[in-house]
Amino acid sequence: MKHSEHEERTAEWMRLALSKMKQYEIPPTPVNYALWFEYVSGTNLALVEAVDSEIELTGKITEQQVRLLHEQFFDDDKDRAAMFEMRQELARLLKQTLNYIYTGVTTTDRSNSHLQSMLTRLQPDLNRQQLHTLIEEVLIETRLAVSSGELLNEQLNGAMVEVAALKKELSDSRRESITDSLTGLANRKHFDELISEMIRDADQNGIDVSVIFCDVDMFSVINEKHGQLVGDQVLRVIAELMRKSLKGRDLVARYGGEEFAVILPNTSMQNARQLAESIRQDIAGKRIQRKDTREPLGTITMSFGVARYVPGEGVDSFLQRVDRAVYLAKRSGRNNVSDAPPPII
Ligand SMILES: Nc1nc2c(ncn2[C@@H]2O[C@H](COP(=O)(O)OP(=O)(O)OP(=O)(O)O)[C@@H](O)[C@H]2O)c(=O)[nH]1
Repeated sequence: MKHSEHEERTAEWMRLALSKMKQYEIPPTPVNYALWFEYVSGTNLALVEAVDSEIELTGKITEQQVRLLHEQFFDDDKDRAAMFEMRQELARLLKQTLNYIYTGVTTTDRSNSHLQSMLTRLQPDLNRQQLHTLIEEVLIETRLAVSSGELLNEQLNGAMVEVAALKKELSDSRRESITDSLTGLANRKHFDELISEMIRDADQNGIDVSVIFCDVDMFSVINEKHGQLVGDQVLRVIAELMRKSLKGRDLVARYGGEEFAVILPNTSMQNARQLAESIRQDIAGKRIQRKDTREPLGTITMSFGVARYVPGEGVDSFLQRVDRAVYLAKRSGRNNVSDAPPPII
């Protein structure tokens, strides 16, 4: 494509993105704009489908939904950018350390070749785990050299502190990328990663894995009556109640807007059902009130679906069954727990 054609097309996408935002009354913030630009450019089919299905359902799309879609589709980019910066920073520190070696701060060839090899391993496709391992190695190497008296320079101690800070930054950014910012629970990405891992285990070793999905009943009414901020507050209270009901290796995640998901390793269907029932009762029995006016919000209830993984069925079938169970719970009057139908294998 010629440069001018490319520019024209980009300009057209910009116009279209703004017109879509106007149509759905979405404020033109950078986050909203980024999402609509990607949508009209049609380069991300999954995003196009997600936006279209929201609109198809209700004829509109809210800023809240746009924000959630942005989190879902753009968080990985943020993650990649953070990883890129950290790689650059580690490369800078490694080069600086090597420089001290060349300028005679140390005489050791061992450190030299070790650090050189680390520098060559600092490739762009390094994943988070590999980067973490590399940082660990740099730390050990520098510590060793310093403690054995090979490196006496204060600046090298400084470099070590910087590498340690980088290590912390890496784990902070990992934590941030798998945490839901509203509730502090695990986010959908974390859930997806862990369930795939658990299912691999279940297929190989036959261990029990059960999952609970639950969805707040008539949540749109709470939002309409009290506003989004109160709705957010309700989601936080629910998240806290769910967090308290679980233990050990269980994982509770915010799966979508007003939907939560729980992974229960080594848990039978019967125990998972009992747990869902006890969370259901906890939430229905809680008297939630507005923080600002103390006005009671009435009873908040949730509908639950429960399933146990059947080895060999695969993750998609499993999660569809749990989703289906939530649908059945809603259909049979809400505020109850439904078992998932068996898989079709
Ligand atoms: N406050 C707030 N609302 C949200 C959030 N995410 C999704 N929602 C809202 O949750 C509501 C979900 O509504 P529906 O899917 O129609 O379902 P419902 O009203 O809960 O009814 P049932 O599921 O049929 O019981 C919509 O109004 C969304 O805008 C969020 O993060 N905060």
